[in-house]
Amino acid sequence: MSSTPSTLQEKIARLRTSFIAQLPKRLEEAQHQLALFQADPCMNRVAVVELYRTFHSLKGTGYSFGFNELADIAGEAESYIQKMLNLVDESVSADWADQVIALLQKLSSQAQTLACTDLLDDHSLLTPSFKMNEEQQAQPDALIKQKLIYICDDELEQVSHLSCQLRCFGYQVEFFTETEAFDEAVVLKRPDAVIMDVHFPQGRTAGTDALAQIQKVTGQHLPAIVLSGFDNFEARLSAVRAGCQSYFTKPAKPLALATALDDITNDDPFEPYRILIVDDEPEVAQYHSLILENAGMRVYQLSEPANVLAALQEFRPDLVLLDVYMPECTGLELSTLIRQLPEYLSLPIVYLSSETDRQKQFSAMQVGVEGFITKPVIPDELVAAVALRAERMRALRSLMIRDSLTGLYNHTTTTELIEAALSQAKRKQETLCMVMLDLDSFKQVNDTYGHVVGDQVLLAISRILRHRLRLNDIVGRYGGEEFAILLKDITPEVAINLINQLREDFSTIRFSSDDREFTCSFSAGISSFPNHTRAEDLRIAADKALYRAKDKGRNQVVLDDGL
Ligand SMILES: Nc1nc2c(ncn2[C@@H]2O[C@H](COP(=O)(O)OP(=O)(O)OP(=O)(O)O)[C@@H](O)[C@H]2O)c(=O)[nH]1
Repeated sequence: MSSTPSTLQEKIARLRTSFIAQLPKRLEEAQHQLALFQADPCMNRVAVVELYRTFHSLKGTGYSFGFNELADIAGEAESYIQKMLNLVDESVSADWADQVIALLQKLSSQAQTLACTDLLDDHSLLTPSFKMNEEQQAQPDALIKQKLIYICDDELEQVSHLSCQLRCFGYQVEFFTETEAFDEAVVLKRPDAVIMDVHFPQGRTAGTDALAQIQKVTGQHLPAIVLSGFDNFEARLSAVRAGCQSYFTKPAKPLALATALDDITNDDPFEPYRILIVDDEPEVAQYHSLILENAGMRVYQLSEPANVLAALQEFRPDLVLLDVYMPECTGLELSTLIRQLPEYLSLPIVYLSSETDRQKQFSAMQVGVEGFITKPVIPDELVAAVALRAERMRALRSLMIRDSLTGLYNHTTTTELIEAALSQAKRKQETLCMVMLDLDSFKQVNDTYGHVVGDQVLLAISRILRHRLRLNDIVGRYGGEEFAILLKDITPEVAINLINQLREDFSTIRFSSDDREFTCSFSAGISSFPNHTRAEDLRIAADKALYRAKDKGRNQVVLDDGL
């Protein structure tokens, strides 16, 4: 057996083959339904409804898989049955059944022809051209990789001070006082970004010139920021020509530089869009799923509408793609049911159906559905339509779950996530620690330097917490200057060392307001599971420990004594 992973083309070919292989059985069932109906039209009316569904589904799937002739015949049969269903029983003519039998025969011969076709060689079906780049695809739950920053500046004291401050923000920093050493380092190991001075002893724009040169030699763009003692046209133009994204004049605030570095190193890992497909036709669901997965999305397929609530809760989709006609319940009913739950009011629901009747599409959308994508889909259009709506959902959800100043989880979300993490720790029998962290004498910072400067301090501590802890730890802004953190799979001893390290680093960051500089500190209390088994008890214990830290003089971390 070949171990080479299948290409998208091969996977789609397999789905199409599987659909064709099932055709004889489905046509046999259709014949049976027709015979039942003919035997007793009054008693077996349900058989004709089934027959309608069979033709409708053959039409939709047929078009989806590019079997247009087969889909045309199924569509013709579907409209025959539709007309029949609209008539009163007496007016059913014998001729009607003959027409349907003839169409069934045509379908059978189509099925035979298709069974002999080499689908791997058949390129009649469009495949998507759109593919997300690797950075946009899933990142594992792990430590955020520390970004490597090179600073090149000939003022040793300034540059070493800046390096220390940026390290506190979670960057790995190396600095160079000469452009030659910088050049060599870039060739040996490419940094994630560069902070470059402009003026060096060998020339007024020697720094930016070196940067431009190294990019030319390596043929690669280096994300870069200029930090210069000069603010003139020549220096700024040289920075633009060297491809620098921002220009700071000295002395620059470390937080401002860290924020600019975040921007140019595209710090936030991209979490793939999560799409739930509800379709009773597994091959069609699988086909759409392949298209979306190929574009970097994560897809969950559901063929039983009855499981939709569990799937919504477990999978937390950014968007639901819903088939309109399903035997158990219609897409219309299902979307109404979903919309009746307050937590899913804003969840985008999009119908995916072969229904082309505008009136029917319109009434299907009356229940607050976002859109209607008609089968057969054009792969790139499906990806674009889904990505656009999922992105909007993400933005909306982010507003709902994150604190607007710091970007950390807000109070409600933090509490919910902690509850969930605790349940998970119990299941996996892992330890975890909860940290309550509070800035020291923060009122004084606000009173002395103003609220805007106070906000900068809040931003700095938030940034440190986000970048120095693991991706799967939970960091939330619990109140004004209070933060709640949940550290997973960690012992209290390791947690206290970790938070103490952050505390020491944070207390060395120099903030400035006008010409005045100041530092700030925090106190923290830590509690742990399994010492405490309920989320509320964990929080109370961490809070008590925090108050003990404040009582003992602030700027320290205290472990809950379990009392
Ligand atoms: N700048 C700014 N300040 C805030 C924000 N939210 C809360 N604060 C301030 O945080 C300060 C909290 O003060 P206190 O509760 O007295 O605590 P503290 O001065 O930090 O003293 P200790 O906690 O005992 O060390 C108040 O001045 C609030 O106005 C915010 O979003 N931005």
